[in-house]
Amino acid sequence: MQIVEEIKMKKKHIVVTGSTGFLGRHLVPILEKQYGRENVTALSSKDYDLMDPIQVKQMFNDCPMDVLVHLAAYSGGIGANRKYPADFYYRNTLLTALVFEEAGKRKITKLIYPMGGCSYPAKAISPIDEEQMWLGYPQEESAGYSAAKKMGIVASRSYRTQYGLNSVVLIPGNMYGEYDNFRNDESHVVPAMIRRYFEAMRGGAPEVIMWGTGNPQRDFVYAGDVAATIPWFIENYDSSEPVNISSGTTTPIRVLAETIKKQMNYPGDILWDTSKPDGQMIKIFDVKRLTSLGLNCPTTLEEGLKRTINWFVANYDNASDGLRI
Ligand SMILES: NC(=O)C1=CN([C@@H]2O[C@H](COP(=O)(O)OP(=O)(O)OC[C@H]3O[C@@H](n4cnc5c(N)ncnc54)[C@H](OP(=O)(O)O)[C@@H]3O)[C@@H](O)[C@H]2O)C=CC1
Ligand SMILES: C[C@H]1O[C@H](OP(=O)(O)OP(=O)(O)OC[C@H]2O[C@@H](n3cnc4c(=O)[nH]c(N)nc43)[C@H](O)[C@@H]2O)[C@@H](O)[C@@H](O)C1=O
Repeated sequence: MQIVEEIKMKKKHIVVTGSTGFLGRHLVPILEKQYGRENVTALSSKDYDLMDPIQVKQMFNDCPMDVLVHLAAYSGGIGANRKYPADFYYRNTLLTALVFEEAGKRKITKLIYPMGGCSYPAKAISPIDEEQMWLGYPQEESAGYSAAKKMGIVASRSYRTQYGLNSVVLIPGNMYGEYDNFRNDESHVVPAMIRRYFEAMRGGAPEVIMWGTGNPQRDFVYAGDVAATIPWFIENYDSSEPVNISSGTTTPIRVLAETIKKQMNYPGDILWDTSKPDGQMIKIFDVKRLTSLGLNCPTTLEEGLKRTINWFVANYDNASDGLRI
């Protein structure tokens, strides 16, 4: 039985778009280990610009595939989302629509598509289960991104009905980990805080300024845990019903700031700039569907932060290992 399983897994050819990004860098080694390097094709925007329908067709022509893991997206923190909502809407709409359209026509075996937890309604009640998805408009600051990504659910259902495309929509929580984007104008909160403490210590700054009130609560999930669930979905899940992929834990932003400060041994003070947006006040995910499938995201925030900080510090001076800074 085990041999049959292994052969079944090795037979698949998997293409990963967005493989040079944050989640992609966690996922590709897992897939290569599980399916064999020769069976995984890892792509970036340098290979194909997937906002261009001709290049999308070209990718499918050039890359024979059973499974497409479509990670390519335009992603960023609350600051970037607030500043460039039209770009987030436009790019992610194209990156979603064009790939589903072509995948549907090519009849691949499976398409895996991650969406954002911010696609839930702003008024969703935490812990947010998958049934709350359509109960309202997403949080205003990131609605361009969130609504565009949310169309992945509509696409998944539509292309399943009309073309028989077997696609799966996964909803990671607030991901953090090695390979994240640490650029000041693009980053999410974890990389932003790590970088701020590090540079404050280097420059001898007596205080750091964080965004908002510190009162929002988030459900942080280690990106390596999210990536580790994907082979299971490739093998076992054949539904357009989305699944939350998160830790299900609650961390106030103020606690996050204190935790990272302690781990980095920053001796100064934390100030809060309340002119910056808080975003959704409470965004915690219900993970009952995930656990009912036998899956979980077990890395503790302490452990995940330790790995992330170590990677950042090791690569800061030379912007090595692809550190985006
Ligand atoms: N980060 C998070 O907290 C969350 C992310 N997600 C989703 O997870 C997925 C992965 O996100 P993440 O890894 O953070 O994203 P990143 O921003 O780290 O990486 C984006 C990837 O997409 C590629 N890409 C961007 N534009 C194009 C394009 N026009 N054509 C082809 N490739 C393109 C980039 O290629 P290149 O390197 O060449 O630029 C890069 O490989 C996305 O679908 C995102 O929406 C969901 C929930 C939370
Ligand atoms: C994953 C998700 O990410 C975004 O939504 P978000 O959950 O608000 O994530 P965030 O990491 O940007 O912020 C989390 C909290 O942290 C606070 N905060 C403090 N100081 C900094 C700071 O320096 N940078 C940032 N970015 N936030 C900070 C910030 O004020 C907020 O209260 C969306 O773009 C959405 O589109 C999406 O995809």
